[in-house]
Amino acid sequence: MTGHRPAGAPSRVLVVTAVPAERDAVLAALRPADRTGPPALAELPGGGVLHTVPAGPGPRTDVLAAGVGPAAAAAGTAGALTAAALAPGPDGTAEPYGLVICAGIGGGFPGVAPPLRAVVASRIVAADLGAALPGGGFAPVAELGLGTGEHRPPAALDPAVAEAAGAVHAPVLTVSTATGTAGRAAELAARFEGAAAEAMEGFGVAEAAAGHGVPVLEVRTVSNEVGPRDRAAWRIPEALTALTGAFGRIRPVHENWSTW
Ligand SMILES: O=C(O)c1cccc(C(=O)CC[C@H]2O[C@@H](n3cnc4c(=O)[nH]cnc43)[C@H](O)[C@@H]2O)c1
Repeated sequence: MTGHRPAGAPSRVLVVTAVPAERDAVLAALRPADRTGPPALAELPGGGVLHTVPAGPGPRTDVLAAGVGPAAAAAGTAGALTAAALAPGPDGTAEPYGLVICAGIGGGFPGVAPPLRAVVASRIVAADLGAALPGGGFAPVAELGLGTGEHRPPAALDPAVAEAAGAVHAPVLTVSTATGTAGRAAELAARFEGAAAEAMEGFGVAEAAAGHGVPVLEVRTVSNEVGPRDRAAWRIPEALTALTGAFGRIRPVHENWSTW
């Protein structure tokens, strides 16, 4: 249902998280206050379960907990995008996604994104995709001529989403190994100047979205500092609550964003 939304606004949105707790934090923001029923569930052909909020005035939004790390994120996202492009909906025609959002908690770089702050990615960067060089340097995959190491959200969308969320708007790094030392944190901060956060799925989600020609966003709330590993200090419940709040604030922006 499009309601009063502008022509060209996405009629279907896919949100991809790593774990079910993050998925449920997003769903909490999407469910109208007067709807207490559970989301509809749909199994994807390659595994994974889409949670769809009951129809409201906005676009149909499906939320998928695809697993931890860029590979699981890419596989889950690609599966959902392919299923939507091929499978007929209730009216017999396929209803492809118009926007993909990677969402979850993440590590914040000290001095840029403190715990519980929201971060909206200006660039989604594969921080460890490339080659280590003798002497300690790093050649990103693009410099090696082997593809791209970053994706950019649509220029007209991510600044507005960041403003709505009161978020830091800066690059978000995707890593396969969460940072656990001060040395690695300093290395990443120096290599990717201005980076606000690191997490483990954004680039995988973005690669799959790019393969389908669908725009992508990444939205994180900070559960911990990027630095020496101290799992006991992670503020996961508060970061999940902050994720629900941030999602509620960005929803009117991304749902009404028009590509026309
Ligand atoms: O244990 C729980 O209850 C729980 C609930 C929600 C999420 C988790 C996670 O462990 C999420 C893992 C997810 O979080 C991202 N993340 C968070 N902090 C960092 C970090 O410092 N470096 C890299 N990634 C981080 C990441 O995307 C993980 O997939 C547990």
